[in-house]
Amino acid sequence: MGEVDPAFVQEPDHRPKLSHIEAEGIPIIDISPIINKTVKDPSAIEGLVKEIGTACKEWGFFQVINHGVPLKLRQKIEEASRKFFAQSLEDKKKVSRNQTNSSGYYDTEHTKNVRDWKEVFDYLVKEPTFLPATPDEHDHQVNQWTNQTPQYPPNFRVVIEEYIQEVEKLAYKLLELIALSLGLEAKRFEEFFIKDQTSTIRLNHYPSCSYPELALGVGRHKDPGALTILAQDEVGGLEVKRKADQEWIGVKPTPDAYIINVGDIIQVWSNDAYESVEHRVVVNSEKERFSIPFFFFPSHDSEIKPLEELINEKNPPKYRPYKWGKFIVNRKSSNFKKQNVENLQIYHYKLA
Ligand SMILES: O=C(O)CCC(=O)C(=O)O
Ligand SMILES: [Fe+2]
Repeated sequence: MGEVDPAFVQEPDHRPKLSHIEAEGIPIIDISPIINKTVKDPSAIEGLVKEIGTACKEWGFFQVINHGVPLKLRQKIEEASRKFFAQSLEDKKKVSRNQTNSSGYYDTEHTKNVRDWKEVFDYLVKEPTFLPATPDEHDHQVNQWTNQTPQYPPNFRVVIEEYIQEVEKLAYKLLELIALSLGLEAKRFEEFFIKDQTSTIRLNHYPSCSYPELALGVGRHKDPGALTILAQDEVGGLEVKRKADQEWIGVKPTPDAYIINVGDIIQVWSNDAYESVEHRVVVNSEKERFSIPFFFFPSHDSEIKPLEELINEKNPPKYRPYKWGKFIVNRKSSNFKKQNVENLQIYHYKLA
């Protein structure tokens, strides 16, 4: 990756500012009151629920500390990720993701039709995972997917499974807090995930880049799922579009914190009360960076639409329903190659 390859070059408007702002903005929330306990009296966590609601409204992003995921497990998966990516391209390609297997290694992802400066390894949280065979809404065939497991490092599968177990618990806790903050029952969202969630965990490696003013690790985008739970390393590079003034703000790495963002599904469920916020990743010429997002996705047959409890005459539904499985399969097929049109977005389901 020496000379400037035009495939990676962002349009002038979307190039990063290298003097990036790292504001203290994104709230850091201590969620210890709900970790390893069943909350019997909701008034005991009223303050926490308020904080979550405010962060979702004002930023669409927050960080959590005292989240219950053991640091040891995070360190182990980070180490496994470094070892995996340190292999030769030839070895990594032995577990390549391809048109018929959505898990595995991949280094040619495009975001908004510009190639990302990164390589990834995708792993399904549930095995098997059920997804529609095609984006075509008249095609009812459903396929079963399983994971590819790299031979190196040798403990890869055990380490990733242990980590998934703990992050999944955190994901359910966060859903409860978000439901409560919207005035819903704590378990309101659970039914969409308990049976056949389609979540994935991704290992991201952003190599150092000799033209960080032109390329991005991940171009600006919104996450399509319900929630993303991200572990970023100490290098930094994630930028979030601040709702207040549309400036790109760097998310300063906080040791052992997770960065949480609300995805498109929560935007639709909440009928736009909580918006899925644009973010991107800047790269730098000195340091490589690693990150591990957990994308919390519902079952493929979930119908996504504004929740009945949150709509009324004054606040009519802003979206027509869509099937999650069809949406994500459509998205995945378009991430595969450079296209001339924008890929599927929730605003395509927006009611006038
Ligand atoms: O690596 C990061 O910090 C964020 C990655 C991201 O936004 C994504 O993969 O959707
Ligand atoms: Fe993202």
